[in-house]
Amino acid sequence: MSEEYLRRIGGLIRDSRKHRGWTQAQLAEVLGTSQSAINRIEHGQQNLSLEMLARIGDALNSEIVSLGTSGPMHLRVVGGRELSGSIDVKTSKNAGIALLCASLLNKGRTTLRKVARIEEVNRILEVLNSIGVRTRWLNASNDLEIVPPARLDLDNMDVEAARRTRTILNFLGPLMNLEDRFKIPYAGGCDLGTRTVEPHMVALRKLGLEVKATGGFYHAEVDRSVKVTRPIVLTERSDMATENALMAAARREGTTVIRNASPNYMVQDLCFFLTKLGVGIEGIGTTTLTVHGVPDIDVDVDYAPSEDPIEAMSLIAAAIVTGSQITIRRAPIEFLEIELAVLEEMGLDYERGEEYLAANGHTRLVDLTIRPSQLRAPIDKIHPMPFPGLNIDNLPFFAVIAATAHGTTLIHDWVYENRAIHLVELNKLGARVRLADPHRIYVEGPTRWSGTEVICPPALRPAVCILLAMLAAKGTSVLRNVYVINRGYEDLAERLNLLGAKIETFRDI
Ligand SMILES: CC(=O)N[C@H]1[C@@H](OP(=O)(O)OP(=O)(O)OC[C@H]2O[C@@H](n3ccc(=O)[nH]c3=O)[C@H](O)[C@@H]2O)O[C@H](CO)[C@@H](O)[C@@H]1O
Ligand SMILES: C=C(OP(=O)(O)O)C(=O)O
Repeated sequence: MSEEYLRRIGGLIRDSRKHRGWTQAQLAEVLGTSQSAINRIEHGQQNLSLEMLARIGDALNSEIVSLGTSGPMHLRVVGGRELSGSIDVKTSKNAGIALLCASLLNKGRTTLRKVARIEEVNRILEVLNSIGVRTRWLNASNDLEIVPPARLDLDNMDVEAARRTRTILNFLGPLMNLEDRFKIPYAGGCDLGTRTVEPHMVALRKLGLEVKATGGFYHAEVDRSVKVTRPIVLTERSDMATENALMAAARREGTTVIRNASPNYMVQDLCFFLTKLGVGIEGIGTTTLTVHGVPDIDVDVDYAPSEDPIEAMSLIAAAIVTGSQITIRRAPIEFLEIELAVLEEMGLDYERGEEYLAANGHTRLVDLTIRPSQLRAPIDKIHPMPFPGLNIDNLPFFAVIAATAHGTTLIHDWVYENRAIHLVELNKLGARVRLADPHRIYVEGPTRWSGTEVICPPALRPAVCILLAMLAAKGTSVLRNVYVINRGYEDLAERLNLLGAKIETFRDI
């Protein structure tokens, strides 16, 4: 290996170790070597065998180098450029994956229109394919066809793909209609702190599901004699737990009432889809859902999920942070109204076009034109609420926006234990974000952004915030390992480039 390669690989190992928060001595201990050897490796002064490289990768849980195009993807951003033009919001990750899970309820052919072609969807497709479901992208518009087999081959499940998502939890609801006994692996996903699965269990237990969590799997057993005599009350207004309860009730004879249900966008899309499958649902968009199940569903169904409010918010933030005028087309306004009201109070100048309907026939869309504005910090703290409220996933964007505003903004993320923490990474680009406690940050603006190199934090939205700050930062920045962004956004870099950004994609070695 040439000295240059050794030096580059050493740098990648050092970045990855620091990202894990380990000292050289800790890594050395795991590898059974000395701290001085690790020091030499990181400085490119030690020849490395492929075996050692693989062991380091395993220890750090990170692919240090790989051949071909499958290595970690990085972005090189030349910032400080004004953006302009129009961009369409794509359909949502969270509805897309809920609908993929719900397609398991249908013996017929499900066609989903314009599904976001993102890594989260890819993982779920891998899982579906591994259990015998045939899936096919139909065209360049990302229409997707799903045809289940007569019987699922659950023993063959691609556990590795399943473990990389949290969505695998949403197999519980559909599968309990199909099998008496099955297992799914523990869920993965972003590192946002502990995310309980109890709200799912609270709901599904009432519908006859018993789950034992051992050895990395949820072992599920279904008692079909369980009668639902009272409304099912969710202990948290969880989006995915509501989806699971809906999918479990969808093929159950009789009526199931779900209270404290989430009325959020992805749940609404799921309800509209289930209605197309023949399931009766009253109360869509409210916190009480009454489901009239149908024991057998065998229809060829065609459904177009709605646009992603979180992607729309990301693009609003892109315009604000770069001081640009951009038109964001197809923004689902019902799920952005509070965000826009807060931004208006902060001084945002924007224009909202006439409403029109999404292809699902229900969701109201608008075109939003964001204009360069002098923002000031809001008087009150910014905090999320379950819908209708400021969306939990939109909250991180207020950190990067607050960093451009004059004054100090308090952002209170009471929801996730570990998400606000990742926003402190913005300081590497010149922001002044102070962590008051794991849930609260103070952001002092305005910021003179400056380009640098950052490894993506293991959380989708904070990672996108860093990318947006890089767009604003003069000079060249590097954002490493952007799988986490690709998990939720389709071709984000290329689409921002169409607005005038300069982002280049590259991979290791
Ligand atoms: C695939 C998908 O759709 N993911 C979304 C879904 O995840 P998901 O439905 O899995 O969200 P959770 O149920 O894990 O809820 C998120 C967090 O909010 C807390 N919580 C939630 C509701 C509540 O009434 N009280 C409460 O404390 C939970 O304890 C948890 O820490 O909803 C989250 C909250 O909108 C979003 O961030 C995720 O993008
Ligand atoms: C937290 C998120 O998603 P997930 O539930 O897939 O982790 C998100 O979309 O920001």
